Amino acid sequence: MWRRVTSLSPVISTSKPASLDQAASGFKIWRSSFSTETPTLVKDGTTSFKERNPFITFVLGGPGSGKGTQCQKIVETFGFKHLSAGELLRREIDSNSEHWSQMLNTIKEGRIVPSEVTVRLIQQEMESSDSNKFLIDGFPRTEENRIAFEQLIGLEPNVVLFFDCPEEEMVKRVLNRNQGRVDDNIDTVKKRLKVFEILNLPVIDYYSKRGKLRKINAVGTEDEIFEKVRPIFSACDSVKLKRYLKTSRHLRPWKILPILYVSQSISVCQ
Ligand SMILES: Nc1ncnc2c1ncn2[C@@H]1O[C@H](COP(=O)(O)OP(=O)(O)OP(=O)(O)O)[C@@H](O)[C@H]1O
Ligand SMILES: O=c1ccn([C@@H]2O[C@H](COP(=O)(O)O)[C@@H](O)[C@H]2O)c(=O)[nH]1
Ligand SMILES: [Mg+2]
Repeated sequence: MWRRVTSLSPVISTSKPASLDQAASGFKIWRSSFSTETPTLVKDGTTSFKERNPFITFVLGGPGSGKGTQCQKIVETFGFKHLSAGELLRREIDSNSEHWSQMLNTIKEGRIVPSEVTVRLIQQEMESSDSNKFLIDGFPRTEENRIAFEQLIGLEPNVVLFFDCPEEEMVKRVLNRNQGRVDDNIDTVKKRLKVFEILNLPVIDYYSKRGKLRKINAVGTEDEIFEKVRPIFSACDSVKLKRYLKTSRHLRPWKILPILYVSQSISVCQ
């Protein structure tokens, strides 16, 4: 399939241990050297992944804000491919991949796995998928993650969802989740909330300034929240359809008009 022409920096160097940087809050963050070199991807086939012009949605929000739950509903209704970054990392740990114990410790501590690791996992999933519409859940967690994605994949998200939920509610949901996750305990949740505030909010702010953020009040039932999500994707569908209308010679307006009418302004999502 794909051949990488320039290699990335080692995923997690064993000779050069990942360092623990001190964040502004005094919170320790696992960092590894991140290559800023833009790799060139060459496909031994016809079109590159970038040329597929995929529709990319980042799904952000604090721990337990309901990202995974809403992603499932989006998949059922709009047929996206759901990629949960946390799930991909947990899968790596379960398969005893090379750095599984470092990843496990990082997750237990609520810290962030180096960008190369996560971006590479996401990239593999996207490139091997038949779908061209992706929900990337729980990523990017940091500005470094965001830049790594842009540089390595060469694409930016079309839309960024942010599930805005009060801390008290997030803690309650995580502690009631009951899925056996090593980070679903009060100590780790407190750390994750801190990491969210310090490292993830700047990413959210970045996309807000670029007009890509769709902020959703995540309080309410799962269905109530999905009713705020739905118009965003109806609108996205309409944008794609409008693009299609411009380019397609085989117009069947009576087939697409009803969908266009359903589309609503994204500003009603709050
Ligand atoms: N609107 C809601 N009201 C009450 N409980 C909810 C709601 N949405 C999700 N939950 C429950 O809260 C828990 C956390 O939800 P979910 O796993 O979707 O959150 P998440 O944002 O993906 O969290 P994490 O970042 O930790 O993976 C789950 O047990 C889920 O069933
Ligand atoms: O991009 C990412 C995503 C996740 N992590 C680590 O995994 C846990 C769990 O993630 P969820 O999205 O809540 O399932 C998270 O707290 C991080 O420790 C990561 O490092 N990078
Ligand atoms: Mg989740």
